[in-house]
Amino acid sequence: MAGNWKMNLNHLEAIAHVQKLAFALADKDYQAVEVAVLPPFTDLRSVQTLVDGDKLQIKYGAQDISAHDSGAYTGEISGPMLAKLKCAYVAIGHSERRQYHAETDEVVNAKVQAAYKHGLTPIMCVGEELEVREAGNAVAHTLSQVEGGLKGLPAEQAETIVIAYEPVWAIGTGKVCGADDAQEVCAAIRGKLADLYSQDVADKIRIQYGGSVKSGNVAEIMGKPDIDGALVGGASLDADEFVKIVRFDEQ
Ligand SMILES: O=C[C@H](O)COP(=O)(O)O
Repeated sequence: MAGNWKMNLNHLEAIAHVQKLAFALADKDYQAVEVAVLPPFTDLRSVQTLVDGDKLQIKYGAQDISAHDSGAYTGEISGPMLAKLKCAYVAIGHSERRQYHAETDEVVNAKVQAAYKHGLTPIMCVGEELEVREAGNAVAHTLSQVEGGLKGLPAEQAETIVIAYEPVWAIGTGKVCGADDAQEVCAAIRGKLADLYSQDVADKIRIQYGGSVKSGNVAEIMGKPDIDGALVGGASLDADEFVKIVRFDEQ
C-alpha cells in the first residue's frame, strides 16, 4: 500500500504524518502489508531521518526521478541522490507527469532504467483517459504503456517492478473504477507480462490499483485476484484514513 502525497505536506507536516502512521501501525504485526509513502522531494531527508532513527518499518520513495545521473538539468533530482537518501521506491510515469510534463513511454522507460541502475524499485504508472475508455480501448492503451515502459528491461529486474494501474478519469475525481473493470485491466497487464517474460515473472510482479481508493472501497478492490495493492493519492493525506486502507482486511 503506497501513499502518493503529490504536492502536499511540507517537511514538518511530513514528520508529524509519518509519526502518526508509525504509531497507528505499531500495535500489530502489519509487516504482511508493505507500507510506503511517496512524499515530495523536499520531505525525503526528514522522512529518512525519522525512519532510520526510530527503525520504522515504513518504506519511502520519490514521486519522480531524472533519467540522467548528473549534469545541467535544472530542477531535476537524480537516481544517485535518491539512493543516497535510501529511497526504496520511485513513482515513474504518473499520469500527472505524462499530462503536465509531456512524459512519453520513451521517457518513462529511460526513468525505469535509471531507477534500476541506482537500486530503486520503480512504481510504473499506466492507465487510460476517459475518452480512451469510452472508445473501448482501455486495455490496448494500457498494455501499450506497459510494453513501452518495460522496453529492454531484463526479467530479473522486471520481476521486482510494481505496476500501478490508474485510470486517469478515476484519479482525484471520487469516481472509482468498478472492481471488476479494474480487475479486467490488471489481468490483461499480467497476461502481457507473461507474454513479455514468463508466467513465473508475471506472477511475481505486484500490480496496484490507483484512483479514488478509500477505506470504504479498498477491500472490494483488494479482493480481486490480479490486484496486489493500492496507490493512494488524496486519502493517503489523512493518516487515520490511510491506516484504515492499510488494514483493509480488518474491516
Ligand atoms: O497516485 C495516486 C493516484 O493518482 C490516485 O489519486 P487519488 O487517490 O487521489 O485518486
